[in-house]
Parts: sequence; structure tokens; C-alpha cells
Amino acid sequence: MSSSEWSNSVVGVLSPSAFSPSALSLGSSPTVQSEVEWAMHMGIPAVVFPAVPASPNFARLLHSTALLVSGSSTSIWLDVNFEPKEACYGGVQSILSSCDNASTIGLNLRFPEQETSSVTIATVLVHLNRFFGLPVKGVTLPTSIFLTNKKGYPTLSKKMQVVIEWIMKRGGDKIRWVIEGEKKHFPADENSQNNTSGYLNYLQYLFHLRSRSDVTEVLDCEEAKAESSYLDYLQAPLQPLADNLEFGTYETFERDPVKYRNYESAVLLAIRDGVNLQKWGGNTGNNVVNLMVVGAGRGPLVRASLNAVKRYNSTCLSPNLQPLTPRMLAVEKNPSAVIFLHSLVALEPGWKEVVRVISSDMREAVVAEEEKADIVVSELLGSFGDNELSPECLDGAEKSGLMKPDAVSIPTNYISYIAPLSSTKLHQEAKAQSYSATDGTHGPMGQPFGYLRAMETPYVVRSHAATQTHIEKECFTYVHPNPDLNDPAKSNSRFVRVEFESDEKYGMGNGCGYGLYNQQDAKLAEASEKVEGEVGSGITIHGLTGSFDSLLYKSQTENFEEHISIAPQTFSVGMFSWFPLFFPLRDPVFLPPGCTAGVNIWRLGDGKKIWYEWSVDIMKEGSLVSSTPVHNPNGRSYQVGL
Ligand SMILES: C[S@@+](CC[C@H](N)C(=O)[O-])C[C@H]1O[C@@H](n2cnc3c(N)ncnc32)[C@H](O)[C@@H]1O
Repeated sequence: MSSSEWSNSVVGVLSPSAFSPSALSLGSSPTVQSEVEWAMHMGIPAVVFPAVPASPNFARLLHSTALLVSGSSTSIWLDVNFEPKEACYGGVQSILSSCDNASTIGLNLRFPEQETSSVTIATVLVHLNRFFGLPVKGVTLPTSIFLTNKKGYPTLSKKMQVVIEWIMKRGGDKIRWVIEGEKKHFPADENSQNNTSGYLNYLQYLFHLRSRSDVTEVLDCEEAKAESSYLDYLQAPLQPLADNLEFGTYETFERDPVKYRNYESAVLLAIRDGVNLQKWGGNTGNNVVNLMVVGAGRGPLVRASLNAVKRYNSTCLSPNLQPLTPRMLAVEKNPSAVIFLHSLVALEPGWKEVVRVISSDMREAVVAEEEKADIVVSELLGSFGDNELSPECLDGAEKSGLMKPDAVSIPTNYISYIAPLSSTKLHQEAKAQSYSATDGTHGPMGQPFGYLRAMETPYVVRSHAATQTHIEKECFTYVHPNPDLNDPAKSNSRFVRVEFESDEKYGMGNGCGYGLYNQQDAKLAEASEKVEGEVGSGITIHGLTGSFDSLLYKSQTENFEEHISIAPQTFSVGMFSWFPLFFPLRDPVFLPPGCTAGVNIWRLGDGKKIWYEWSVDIMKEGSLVSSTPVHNPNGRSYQVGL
């Protein structure tokens, strides 16, 4: 075979004799070493370690082999006899931690020879959900688990079909499928068992499941294609206050099909409220509404707000409903974006008459009395709500007198959410930041990033190889206009402790922590039974996932409100402007069954910068069992410039 066939179509299996207790007595094996070296030479992508009973010597051999292959294109797959009946999750996660969660080790979930009829689908899925926080790379199906259809071809039971489709949807096309065992299912006219197409029949059946609409809807939709290169890819959070965003970054934002639509609807609600509350329109004699977009960027919220006025005016069909005249101020501190705004004012029909651009930081902008805003529109939100310093900017705008005393703000509030996340992959990726640069000033080319700094930095990431283990809980709330603006005892610093009680379904329904909570999965999981020694045996937490929900506007006179959200419970489907924020833990913590995970999180500032600190502790029946260190004390590793 050619080298490309070796590197694309072959998985290596190590000699079983290398794993006998006597061969393993020193935790090393010349056989394994020479076979793995040969696999590396051939460019074979994966070599399978058998599922022998775990022992310190086996773990040592696995770890030393994982180090041997690092830097090559070969990785190690650890076979896992996947059965909810056995205590397999606990064993696997402890082996992985003995190997320091090496990124060269993946898992191959091997289904049993025969389907276990006593275990329900719900139990299998709850068990699988937990495994998806570990590095699942392959799934092996023995031919004996297949049934034979009327024509003689392989098929799977209804239960196994649900399980396989669930894995396909959750793992995506990154999962490798292995068919193993005697070729048993082929029609009578396919004359011989040795017919090579014998295995193709099994693969074709898997392709058939992959092409079912419920799978393709998840894996082949436009959104999935657009996201594919971002899966589990850590990015430094944007700092639009300290840095100036690039043209292309604004352009990417502006493609979001949901965000601007919801903003437009929120502005329309606020305009109608103003009419219903007799602030403007109707017979108030005032037909002017002062709009202000602070942090206008390239103007999409200016456009959305003006559209909202147009939409309102188009409903003013009777003479006592006066159309409104908008007056718009667009405040922006990025000088290059200001150039673009000026060109829009010159070129966009109708803008010259109503839009004035102010090139200034909103905290220092000055406006005339008659220009003060009735409705202030902004989008200064980060993945964790307040992490791009929206509270400080909007408070600053309020203090510098940009708003009328009865002005409304869109957004009206934003709430950050936090939940524990199990993800060996994201933990490995965070660790890898200590070696590779996240930008020109970090890493080998500049200032060393270092392990501590890498593990005390939150990252924006489209989590995928991850399991959110509990429903997210509220962290910090900010309201605008700020009711505490002039209270010297109140500040934007916050501390919150949230406790996540033992969940035997391991957050089933939250999936990987990104996307709308899956009610169907959650409902299904309710039917799962406790299997002795397994489901209920704890889960490893590698970090925290942060998200937000923002109330853009709640009507005071009608029963409507508009939100944007990336918190799974309220996720705005179709919106792609934000991925969650991953707060890594330096060392993963194990959450044993029946225990509570306490998450402590601080948002602190010193007038020049803002930062988060975080820690996790484990409690059993109200007593503290263990605790991580407080990460990022005094903002030593990560901070956001004011
Ligand atoms: C996340 S972008 C949103 C841009 C645009 N409104 C949109 O929705 O596409 C935030 C914008 O606010 C601007 N900005 C951030 N802090 C600001 C401040 N203190 N004063 C003025 N503009 C600010 C940034 O330069 C950036 O253009």
C-alpha cells in the first residue's frame, strides 16, 4: 500500500502478549516500543492499547508511549469496554489523569459483542454523555451486535440506532467508526464470506444512519459548516475598549442573522412604549425621538434603530398617529470605524439629515442638552456578558450626561451564567497555550505565556468535545441605566458563589455547553436507571463555561420582551456572534457522586483594569472535601484594560 493508504485507512493493534502481567512488570515494554515506532514510521494515525485491567504499570506504559508519539502523526487509542454496567468511566478517567491527560491519548469506545437488553437507551445515553467530556476518538462496533434485515444485510436494533445517531450528532464527523469481527451479514447471492464487500455492507449501513434527516440537520446545516474550523479552538477574548477592532471583525459580526433583528424589535418596542406613555407621538406635540448608538462600529445598530422608526411610522395610518422624526447620534471611539460611519452618513439615503457622528470615547463625549438620548442603544457585550466592560462604558456614558433622566437603555440588563464543564480536550488546549503563541506578544516569539498564565486565562471557544455537567446558574447582573450609579457604597465589583448539587444525569440536555438546551435528551434521561457501580460514579470537571443572557428591552405597556442569549436554557437559535468563555482549572477536579461543586467567582477592578478570579470546591453533606487554588489572584495572569 502507498503511504497515504497507511496514513488514512489503517489503525494499528498492538500485540496482546505485550500486556501480560509479567511483560508489564516494570511499566515498560520493548514490544510496544518497537511496534509503536514502526507505526510512527508508517504514519499510521492511531494505535490501539487493549482494555486490560488498569494497573500502575499499565498506566506508566501508556504514559511513556503517549510521550513517545508526541510530535508524530500517530496517537494512542485506549480501548474502553463500553458498558454502563461496569465501572468504566471512573477507571478511564483515573488512567487518563495518571497520564497527565496527555493530548496524544484518545478513547475508543468498544461496544459489547451482544446488546445488553437489560439496560435502557436512557441509561446508555447518560453514560455516553459523560464520556463526551473525555477524548472519545473512535467507536468500535462488533459485527455480532448487528441484526440481519429481510434482504440479508446488516441492520441495528431500534435502540442501537438511537444510540449511534446520538453519537453521530454529538461527536460529529470527527468520530472514527470501526467495524470488527467476523463478516456475518450478507445476502445469500453474495457468495462468500470472504467477499471483501462483506464489511462495506456494515459501513453502508452506518452511512445510511449518517444520512438520516435528524443527523444531517445537525451536522450538515450552514451553521455547522461555518463553525467547523472553530470547534474547540481557543481564542483570546476581544478587548474592543482597549484595542481597536479591525474592519473584517466588524464585517463578521454584521453577518449575524439574529442579533440585529432582535435589536431592531427591541428599539421598536421602546418607541411604541414612548407613544403609549405619551413621551412622543400621538397628541403630545413632540414628534422627535432622540436615539443614540454608543459604540456604533460600522453602523449596523444605527441602521437597525432607524429601521425600527420606519417600521413604527409605517403603522401610523390614522391622522391622530403622528409619524416620528428620529435624531441619531452615533458615538464611536475607534477612529477607523468613525471614517466608515462618516462615509455612511454621506452615502446612505436619509442619513445625512438625521445622523451625527461623534468621534469620542462615550465616557468623555459631550452633547448639547437637546441632543441627549431618549433611547441609548449599545452592544458592548462579551461571551460572559460584562467581560468587554459594558458596565464601565455605559456607566461612563450616563455620568457624562449623554442620556435624559428618563432615558431607556437597550440592553436593559445582562446576566452572566456559569456551569462546570468536563472537557479533557479544552484542558489540553489551554495547557498547549503555554507553548504556543496566542498573539505576537505571547509565546516563543515574545513574552513567554507560561503554564500558570495559560491556565489562569479565560478563552472564547466553541466548545465541542465537552460536557456541561449541570444547568448553568446566574452570576453577575448589570442593569442600565444603573440605579446604583451615584451610590458610593456600590460598585461594579462582584463576588458570587454558586453551588451545583449532585446531578445523576450529568447535565444531560446541556450537551457540549453551546446551543439550546436539548429538552428531548433531558426528558429521555429522566428514565435512566441507577446501574450499580456506574451511572452515579462521579465526573471530572476541567473548567467552567461562561455565557450570558441579555434582556434587550421589556415593554412597559405591552406583553413583549426581546433577548439575546448564549446561555443554553435560553439560547438564541441561529445567533453566532458569541461563543462561550472557558475558565480552565489548573488541575481537573473529580466530583464524586452525591457531592456538590461550589464555584466562587469574583469580578474585580483597580481603576485601570478589570479581571476575574475563580475557584472550585467540592462539598459532601455540607462539609468541604477539597478546593482548587483561587485562579488569577490580583489579575496576575489575565486582565481587561479600562
Ligand atoms: C462589539 S462592537 C459592536 C459594534 C456595532 N455596534 C455592532 O453591533 O456591530 C463594540 C464597539 O464599541 C466601541 N467601543 C467600545 N468601548 C467604547 C467606548 N468607551 N466609547 C466608544 N466606543 C466604544 C468599539 O470600538 C466597537 O466599535
